[in-house]
Order: sequence, then structure tokens, then C-alpha cells
Amino acid sequence: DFCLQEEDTEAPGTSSGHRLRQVVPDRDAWKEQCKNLLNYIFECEDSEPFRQPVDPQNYPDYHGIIDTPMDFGSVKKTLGEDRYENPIELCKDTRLIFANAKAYTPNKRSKIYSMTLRLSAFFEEQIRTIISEYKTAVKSSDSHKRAAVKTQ
Ligand SMILES: O=C(NCC(F)(F)F)N1CCN(C(=O)c2ccc(Cl)o2)CC1
Repeated sequence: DFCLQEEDTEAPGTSSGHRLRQVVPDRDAWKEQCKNLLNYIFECEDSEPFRQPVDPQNYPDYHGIIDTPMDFGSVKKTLGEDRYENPIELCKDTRLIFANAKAYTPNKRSKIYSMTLRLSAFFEEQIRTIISEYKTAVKSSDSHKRAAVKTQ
């Protein structure tokens, strides 16, 4: 026969301890999102000169001009080895790829440099959402932590 159990009359998650799983933003989602973005960039022809480090044999003056070389292969490897804590760090390294090309190029109409302009426009469009969602998730998980502490 139908009868109200005592916990049915209370708010969910009060007596039996379980709470309905609320949708909380996932603070680790950025990793897969950045992996996918990097894979897409690797498919772009514009990334060809930036998929692996510059060989000093081909550009002997490169490492005299550029203090911190960076390339998408290194970014991908760092991500895969869990050496980025967040997407902001990955964004910093990627922007270094573009800044290095701008610093090294003999002029702003060089073919290689012009490739970074399209690539960086696309990257900035995509990373904006990834970083924004990450920051929201961190805020949300912090508030969940604060709430959890209060109930103890
Ligand atoms: O040698 C490489 N990449 C290594 C690869 F060849 F294996 F891909 N680069 C050539 C020099 N680079 C420039 O940013 C640039 C701007 C203007 C001119 Cl010119 O060069 C970086 C890319």
C-alpha cells in the first residue's frame, strides 16, 4: 500500500544523505577541448611551419633573435603530459608561437608570418570560450566547496 516514507516528506538529500546530481560545470573539460583545438590546428596547412621547433641549421640567426622558441608540437606534448594546469597556460604558450613569428619575420608580408595571422585569429576565437567556461567552472566548484564545508 502507498504510504509516505519519512524521507519523502523532507527535501531531497537531507536524511538519506544523497543529493540529486546537479549539473555542475566540469573544471577538467578544457583539456579535451584544447586537445581537439590543437588537432584541428595541426590539420590546417597554415600550421605547417609551426608544428615542430626551428632547426638552427636552416635559420642560424633564429635563436639569437628569439629567446623562447615555441611550436604546436611542444604545446601538444605539454598538454598530453599534464604539464598545463589550466587553459590560460596553454594560451600563453600558443601566443608565444605567434609573437615569435612576428618578432622574427623580416617583413609583415612574408608568407610564413602571414600564416600566423589567420591561425591566431582562429585560435583566439576558439580559446575564448574554453577559458571562459573554465573560469566559470572553477568559480562554481569553489562555491560548491564552500557550501560543502558549511554543511559539515
Ligand atoms: O623553420 C621553421 N619551422 C620549423 C619547420 F620548418 F620544421 F617547420 N620556421 C621558419 C621560421 N619561422 C618564422 O616564424 C618565420 C617568420 C618569417 C620567416 Cl621567413 O620565418 C618559424 C617557423
